[in-house]
Amino acid sequence: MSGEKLTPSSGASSGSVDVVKGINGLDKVVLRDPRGSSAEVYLYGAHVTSWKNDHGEELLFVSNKAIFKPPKPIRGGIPICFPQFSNLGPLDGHGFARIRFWSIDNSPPPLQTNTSSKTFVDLILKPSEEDARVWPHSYEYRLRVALGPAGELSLTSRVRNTNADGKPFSFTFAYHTYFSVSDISEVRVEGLETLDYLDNLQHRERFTEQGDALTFESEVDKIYLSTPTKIAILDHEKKRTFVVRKEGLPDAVVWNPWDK
Ligand SMILES: O=P(O)(O)OC[C@H]1O[C@H](O)[C@H](O)[C@@H](O)[C@@H]1O
Repeated sequence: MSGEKLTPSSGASSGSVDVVKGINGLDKVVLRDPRGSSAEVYLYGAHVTSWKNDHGEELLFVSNKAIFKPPKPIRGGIPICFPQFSNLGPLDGHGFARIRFWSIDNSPPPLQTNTSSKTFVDLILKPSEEDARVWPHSYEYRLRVALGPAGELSLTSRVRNTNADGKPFSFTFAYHTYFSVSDISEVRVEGLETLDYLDNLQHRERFTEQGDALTFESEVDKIYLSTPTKIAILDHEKKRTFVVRKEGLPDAVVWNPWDK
């Protein structure tokens, strides 16, 4: 495998960050923690396509029909929806960030984080002329993808308004994470009970969730409003729990298309 090393990986406790060629020759960054966990991020879309725990088990779902061919979005992993989530605006669904080539930012502004991870990469997206025609704002979007010592994956987004006249802009945004689970009938989501949601399958009508943890019996596509900072996805068959922690992102979408 040929590649570029971004940080020296000397010493047993430090991780490694390498840039290598992925599917169809697209560049990807591979983060590895010495305890065995890893993550992969394609520069195309700043798209995390793999996250493995220290047993080498894949934790993200990527469709076997996923096409790694620009300008198609990659189906699975963690697509970045920016500057528009879904069809909540005039742009194509989920905006353009997931179908743009991002760059590695070797000297990002300092970032205060609550993890001690040294295994990370900073990616940056700036507007292209083509994007400026449909979304006329000047910005710098920085994404840090970090792998923590316990194998935890964290994504931190920073969007800076670089409009010359300081004119504000607004956007909608989501990390559209596809978690890998076993049999969906064995899965429960905790933390969203009793909350209000907009049902995408019913013209975004507003309903209130009942008191029990969520289970799945058919297609689900709901936007939960004002959700807690911690949501858990329990997979009984795999005996595995994903704990999703978030800051600054009030809503949470639960989507299961049922048919792959
Ligand atoms: O097919 P995509 O453009 O990747 O979108 C996939 C899905 O994204 C979100 O979760 C929306 O709520 C769904 O309605 C949509 O189908």
